[in-house]
Amino acid sequence: MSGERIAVEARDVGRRFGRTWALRDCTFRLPAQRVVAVVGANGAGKSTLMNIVGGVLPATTGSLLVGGRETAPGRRGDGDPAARVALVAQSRPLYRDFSAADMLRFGRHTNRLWDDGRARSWLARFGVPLDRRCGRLSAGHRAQVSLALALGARPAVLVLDEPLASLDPVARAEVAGELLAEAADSGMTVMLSSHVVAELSGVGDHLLILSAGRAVLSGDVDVLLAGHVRLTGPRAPQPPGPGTVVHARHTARQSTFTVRLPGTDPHTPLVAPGWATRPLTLEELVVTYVRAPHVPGPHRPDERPGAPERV
Ligand SMILES: Nc1ncnc2c1ncn2[C@@H]1O[C@H](COP(=O)(O)OP(=O)(O)OP(=O)(O)O)[C@@H](O)[C@H]1O
Repeated sequence: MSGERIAVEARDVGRRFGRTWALRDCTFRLPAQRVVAVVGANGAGKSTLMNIVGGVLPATTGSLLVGGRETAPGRRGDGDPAARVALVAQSRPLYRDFSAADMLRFGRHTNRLWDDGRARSWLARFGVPLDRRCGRLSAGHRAQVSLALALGARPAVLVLDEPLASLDPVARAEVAGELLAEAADSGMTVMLSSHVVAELSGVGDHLLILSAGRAVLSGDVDVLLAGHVRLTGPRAPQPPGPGTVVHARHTARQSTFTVRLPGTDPHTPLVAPGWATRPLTLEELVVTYVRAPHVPGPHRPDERPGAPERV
């Protein structure tokens, strides 16, 4: 990730609610101009992280930087374009008696920087009627109004907590495509969370996996996929080649290892007699890490250029 502009950086971020640590020791860097899928099981800490990045919840420990500036509740980075954040929270508060057009007017009045054309074209793109009261819109259209409001605020980082849940599969794919295009065109970084792995197919180009409040993996999707293999062969305590075992499964005669590859060329095929090697699908990669809260072995971001970043 060296040389790339960093949009969001977490340094040992933790958040405690009473005795529960919702997030613990989270350290990661997210490059700018990406759509980052933040994935984790229920209760993994996604909403907590999104709210800290969105500046509505303080961290208990560590620091969270957006555009190089530390976030804090009430500070939305208005003065610094690189630190401007817009959050669409899970609850997505909208005034029920306001029409979508009223909500855009509200957005214009409450944001020092406001791009009305961007917000309106988003609503037009998804066929949201401007004159209907929000209380009478479908859940999917209400989600689109929240997205349009957030986009109109011209954020450098757009934080979307479970934005796809209320959308049908067609709208979900369209929203994902539009967000990728918005990120590419405007330089904006999008963080979107989900606990549904199937939702993620083709959605993000960068992945951040949370497990039990910890960030267990972060990196560009293609690099992460190229950096892992699944090996199947005769029952053995260890795989036949180098790498960090992320997951192992054994039957009486067979062993299957999911391995994070070391070295400079993740594409080098492993040739071992009796062993079959294949790449992981995105779903397999996510499921493996979501279920593996304590993946063994340090994997430093600077081990090799473009390496998957162990966080
Ligand atoms: N306000 C709160 N008070 C007490 N505990 C909380 C609070 N918010 C979150 N938690 C706890 O922190 C942990 C992480 O919650 P969080 O909502 O961040 O997870 P999540 O990954 O977003 O889950 P989900 O996918 O179910 O929305 C959970 O154990 C949750 O019970």
